[in-house]
Amino acid sequence: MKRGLLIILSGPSGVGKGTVREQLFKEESLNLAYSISMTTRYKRPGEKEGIDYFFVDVDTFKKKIEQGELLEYAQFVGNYYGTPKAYVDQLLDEGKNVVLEIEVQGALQVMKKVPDALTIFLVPPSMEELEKRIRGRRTEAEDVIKERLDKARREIATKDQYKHVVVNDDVMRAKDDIVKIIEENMK
Ligand SMILES: Nc1ncnc2c1ncn2[C@@H]1O[C@H](COP(=O)(O)OP(=O)(O)OP(=O)(O)O)[C@@H](O)[C@H]1O
Ligand SMILES: Nc1nc2c(ncn2[C@@H]2O[C@H](COP(=O)(O)O)[C@@H](O)[C@H]2O)c(=O)[nH]1
Repeated sequence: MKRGLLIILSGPSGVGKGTVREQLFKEESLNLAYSISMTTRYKRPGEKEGIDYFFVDVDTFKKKIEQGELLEYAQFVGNYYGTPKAYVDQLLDEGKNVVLEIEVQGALQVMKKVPDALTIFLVPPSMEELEKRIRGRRTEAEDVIKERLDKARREIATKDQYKHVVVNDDVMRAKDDIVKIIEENMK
């Protein structure tokens, strides 16, 4: 069986990665699977263990790093986030096109390990709109919002290291752009 594509969907916090991904996963012909990350972040209302993330404490996360169980990991605004490797390998072996929705430091690690990964960076139409989206989500405290916006400026500066940059001005248009990119790489 042909091994699946490894797809990195990256971009600053609040740009709309999760929202666009939800639409992307309705496209059955893309044969997508989502890599569920591990994090030490608190669980937001409505988030589910093993669906949105595997929520663990810092000691457990550090053990996973030591045991080499993570394909990549990063510290992001006070919490650890990482991609469990075995599950991604299993899905790729099954021929699935696997989506990693991750921040920039982790994306750069995967680019080094898997140079043929399909890398997509989502940008907001403006910093003002990004701020509006992060605030509108009402999931973070003011100090965390400020840190995430600060980080966003530095993350957007790395966008040219990705193979594709997509503007998320409109969710369905951004989704359509990504569908075309994936279809082109599935040929
Ligand atoms: N094109 C868009 N136009 C207007 N609002 C949008 C658009 N895309 C996403 N949003 C809104 O922006 C907010 C942030 O979106 P989302 O949670 O998907 O971002 P994210 O990049 O996954 O964030 P994080 O990386 O922090 O998880 C949500 O309230 C979402 O509804
Ligand atoms: N390097 C990694 N980054 C990840 C992973 N899973 C999610 N993320 C990114 O972290 C930030 C913050 O996420 P939030 O859910 O707290 O808003 C965001 O950019 C995510 O895409 C991962 O496994 N590795």
